[in-house]
Amino acid sequence: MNDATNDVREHAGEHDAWLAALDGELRRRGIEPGLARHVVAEAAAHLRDSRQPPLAAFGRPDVYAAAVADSVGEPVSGARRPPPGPVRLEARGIVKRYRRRPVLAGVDLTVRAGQIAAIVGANGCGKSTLLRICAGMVSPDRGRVHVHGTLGYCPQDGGTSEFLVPDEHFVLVGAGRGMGRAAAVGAGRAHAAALDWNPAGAGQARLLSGGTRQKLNLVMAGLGDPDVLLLDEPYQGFDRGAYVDFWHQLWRWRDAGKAIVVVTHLLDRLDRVDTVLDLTPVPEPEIRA
Ligand SMILES: Nc1ncnc2c1ncn2[C@@H]1O[C@H](COP(=O)(O)OP(=O)(O)OP(=O)(O)O)[C@@H](O)[C@H]1O
Repeated sequence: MNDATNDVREHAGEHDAWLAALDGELRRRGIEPGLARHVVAEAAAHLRDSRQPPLAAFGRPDVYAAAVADSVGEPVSGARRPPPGPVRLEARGIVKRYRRRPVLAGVDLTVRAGQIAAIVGANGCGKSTLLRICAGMVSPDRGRVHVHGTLGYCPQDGGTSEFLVPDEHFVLVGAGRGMGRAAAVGAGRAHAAALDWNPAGAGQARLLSGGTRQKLNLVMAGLGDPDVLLLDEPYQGFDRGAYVDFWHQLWRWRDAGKAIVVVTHLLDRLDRVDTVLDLTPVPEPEIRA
């Protein structure tokens, strides 16, 4: 037997041991068996294709399993939810006008770790504008925003690069958040699996359906475990199943201690969020002589 054959066998043994350890760690953390199988299969495929040692590609199996559980673990039921943590996002007295037309007139919003805030209101009342201000993409005319921690933003549309495939998006965004290639792709695919989407082998973003592009945007927002997630109607184009998966993902993020702001005009889930900010302008009271 030559050295190359020995080498392959040795690596195969190392891969198998690491994958078995990952499988055990995922199950120990209560990851649903189908999802655990998916995560292990993805990792195995990556190790096979890249020929990297597992520790170099993904790190220790318990640490990688913890990262997966953090992003896709089961939601914690109401009674077991810990109290909200420190303030992660604070917007005070936000005023914004476009060509003298007032859009936001002194808006306040505070979101703590482990909370979901929903921004609702009529079309054009300034929901996306407020989120862009919170993301630092638009300046307010007056007021201040403080973000304590790292930030992920999912825009209402756009946000993807037409000629890149999903894995390349994960690598690009992951690099900006200090993640290596394998970890970014692994985490991206694990997030995607929680939305019932398998991005492995998917084509360029321009070829994806609208709903799938939004899944890509949502996965990118959550990469690298940001402390604050700003999500602007991210479920547009989702079918019913994906919409349900989306809310489960939101609750998992919340239960993992993220502070989440979600713009929504769908009111059926507002009982499942912690605060609701309604930006619909209040009509001036009629003054009768
Ligand atoms: N860059 C801009 N320049 C001028 N006007 C703008 C700009 N961005 C937004 N507006 C206007 O500000 C108002 C609020 O827009 P915004 O997109 O924040 O509302 P929204 O509540 O998110 O709306 P929708 O529910 O339709 O998504 C709208 O009248 C919009 O036309």
